[in-house]
Amino acid sequence: MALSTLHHLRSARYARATLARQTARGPRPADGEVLLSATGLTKSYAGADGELPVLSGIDLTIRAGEVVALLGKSGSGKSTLLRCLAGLIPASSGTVTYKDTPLTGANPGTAMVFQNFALLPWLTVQQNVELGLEAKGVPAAERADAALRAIDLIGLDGFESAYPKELSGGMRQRVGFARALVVEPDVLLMDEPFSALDVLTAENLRGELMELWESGQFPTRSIVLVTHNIEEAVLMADRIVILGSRPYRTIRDEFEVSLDRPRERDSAAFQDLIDRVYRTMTGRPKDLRPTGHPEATDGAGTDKRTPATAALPAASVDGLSGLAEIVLHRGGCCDLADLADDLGLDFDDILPLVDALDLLGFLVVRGDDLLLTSTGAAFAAADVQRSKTLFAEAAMNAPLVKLITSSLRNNPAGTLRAGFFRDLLAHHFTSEQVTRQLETATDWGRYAELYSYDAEPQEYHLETGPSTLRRR
Ligand SMILES: Nc1ncnc2c1ncn2[C@@H]1O[C@H](COP(=O)(O)OP(=O)(O)OP(=O)(O)O)[C@@H](O)[C@H]1O
Repeated sequence: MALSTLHHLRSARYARATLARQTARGPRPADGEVLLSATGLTKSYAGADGELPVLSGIDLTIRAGEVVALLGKSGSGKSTLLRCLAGLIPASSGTVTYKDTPLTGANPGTAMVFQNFALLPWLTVQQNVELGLEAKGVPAAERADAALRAIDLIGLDGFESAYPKELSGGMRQRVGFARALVVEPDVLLMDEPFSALDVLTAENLRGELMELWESGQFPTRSIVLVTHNIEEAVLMADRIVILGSRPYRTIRDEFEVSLDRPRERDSAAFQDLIDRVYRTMTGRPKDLRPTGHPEATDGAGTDKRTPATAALPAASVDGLSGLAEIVLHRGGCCDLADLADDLGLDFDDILPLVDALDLLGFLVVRGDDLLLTSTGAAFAAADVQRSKTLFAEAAMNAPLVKLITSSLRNNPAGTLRAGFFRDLLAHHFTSEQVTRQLETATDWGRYAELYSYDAEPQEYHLETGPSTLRRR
């Protein structure tokens, strides 16, 4: 069993044990004290074409005891608002206060968890966690004590001296949480903290986090979460604040979420709230019939994922087809742990394949169960030609494949250098990750006959899709 799998199980046990101790102390009191407040907040960035207004007239209050989700479409200014609350960037006008004191720099009452972990690779887990305390001038012995407590709380005990590169994505994000929690900030600010993780890890971490929060022992008094995922917001928040996109760069609406925790995704009340939030964001009712791929959208019915937010998992077409066939053989549904055991594989070996099937809309993950969608079942049972057709349609759910295909379609020559995509991805990923993702995108696009690739000039060429698609 891989180290991270062992750890995963161990930390889940730890979290449950911790939780049992903590729940006995009773639920978190909601004292309602105003911790953060933004008044008439406006923010513009200087651009080549002049000022780019991003936020205008934002009035927002964050109180002790609440989890607030800032929800909005890509570019609506969620991260900008979070950074203003953290005092990392100044407002253009208006004020942000922490406990009634206007900010003049970094907010002393907040700590941030970032989407891409933002760990220092040359420091160990413990050294990374101690960073925040070091900046505050806390003496070494005290720092070490506090760091070990935070590491324990977040289920990373035993990994104090590991380096980030030795950890899985989920564990790296645990370090991100420990580093923020160690300073015991009044308000924990989280900027899409789960979106760089695979589906199962994200679900597990969300669950553990909310259990700790509910237990009353979470060392912060409030949480502000930036997300573009309606389901995540309804799952976690007490209050959902919806930011409008252009031209209304202000708060469009707010929703109180009074559902009991842990929240049941399948309950009518949960789905009803998703529907209402969706309508507010888009002005359209959401089709609540199963789409076969709930994670394929931001919960708003439109695919908001980009190559930057939905990295291609390292899964070959052969590998993901094989997994789909195995799940189909088991009746279209199976337990992930049982499957790994039966195949003599680690979770870590299977997860990229699970992620790939999920990204393609061939499979959904519910708790520990894998469920093939109807398209996934058709794909698993299809002959080669039909499977290519289904794959070509599904592959357009993968943002990088879609980007390559649409870029080629928009180029009259139907040809583009790989370097073009490499440069686009390099803003968000390491060169190793970029190479791996382009290899996967090449494999998928070739199989789908969406494009071909010449390794020598490193060029993609537009293809017209499988013959069955062409005949339509
Ligand atoms: N430092 C910056 N300089 C110039 N423009 C910026 C800067 N940071 C963000 N922007 C622009 O401000 C707008 C809002 O960005 P922001 O990241 O706050 O939105 P968001 O809602 O968090 O989006 P996403 O969900 O895609 O992360 C975007 O148009 C973005 O390009």
